[in-house]
Amino acid sequence: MYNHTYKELITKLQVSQEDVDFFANMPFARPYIDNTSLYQPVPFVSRHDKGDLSDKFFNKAINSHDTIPRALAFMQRPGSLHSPPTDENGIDLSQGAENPFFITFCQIESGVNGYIDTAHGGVLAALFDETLGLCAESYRVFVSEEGGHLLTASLQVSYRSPVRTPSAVIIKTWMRRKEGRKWFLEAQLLDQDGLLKAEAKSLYIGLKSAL
Ligand SMILES: CCCCCCCC/C=C\CCCCCCCC(=O)SCCNC(=O)CCNC(=O)[C@H](O)C(C)(C)COP(=O)(O)OP(=O)(O)OC[C@H]1O[C@@H](n2cnc3c(N)ncnc32)[C@H](O)[C@@H]1OP(=O)(O)O
Repeated sequence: MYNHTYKELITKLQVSQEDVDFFANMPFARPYIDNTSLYQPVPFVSRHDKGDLSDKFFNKAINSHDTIPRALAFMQRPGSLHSPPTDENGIDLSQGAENPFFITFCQIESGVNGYIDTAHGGVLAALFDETLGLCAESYRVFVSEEGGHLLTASLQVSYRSPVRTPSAVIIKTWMRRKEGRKWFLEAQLLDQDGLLKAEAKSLYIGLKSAL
């Protein structure tokens, strides 16, 4: 049983200042942390222990010094883009790789290696799924203001180049379109030098009844 909603969690939980400081030292993350940024740091809710058995993969299994020790999330500030072009469902058509709605930075260590010094593709798929899921949930709560819960129905990942460990990466996610209960999203994972490492497309489906 859940005794919280995503909106309650993202509103009440704190962003770790240690995580902000860690990524603020990295040139590729600094523009998002800058005071003039169009993005605001938001709690990476699945990294927090809510005292129940949810989110254990992200708040325990891959939350350690040799797996993913640091993760920091950002969302576009509400109203950062005035009257963007929208489709018939109100989806902001200006979103994309150059204008992602939700972003995470992750520090990846060798505890998630497949090949030597290389992150396992399954872990990268999990990072995509989580960031895309948070993007969809945040868009649902703060932009389209709909109720309900979203589950991953489909996730397609294209691996373009190995992700070395240890390293820091950025995952950019955005809404592509929405058809009734079906939410289509896209994402890119890039390294600190801005090189594209992997891409993803996902489908989240709004549940007919509560979880
Ligand atoms: C109380 C909550 C508190 C929240 C607290 C928040 C804390 C954290 C917050 C936020 C974190 C966010 C991060 C999460 C990220 C990770 C999420 C996961 O890993 S989820 C686990 C893996 N996924 C599953 O286990 C799903 C298993 N599948 C299902 O349960 C069902 O298949 C489901 C619900 C996805 C759909 O079932 P149907 O019965 O509702 O819907 P149908 O009628 O089958 O499909 C609806 C439409 O979608 C299409 N569709 C369904 N599946 C499709 C597929 N795989 N590919 C393409 N189309 C598909 C169908 O063709 C249909 O389309 P047409 O309406 O006819 O146009």
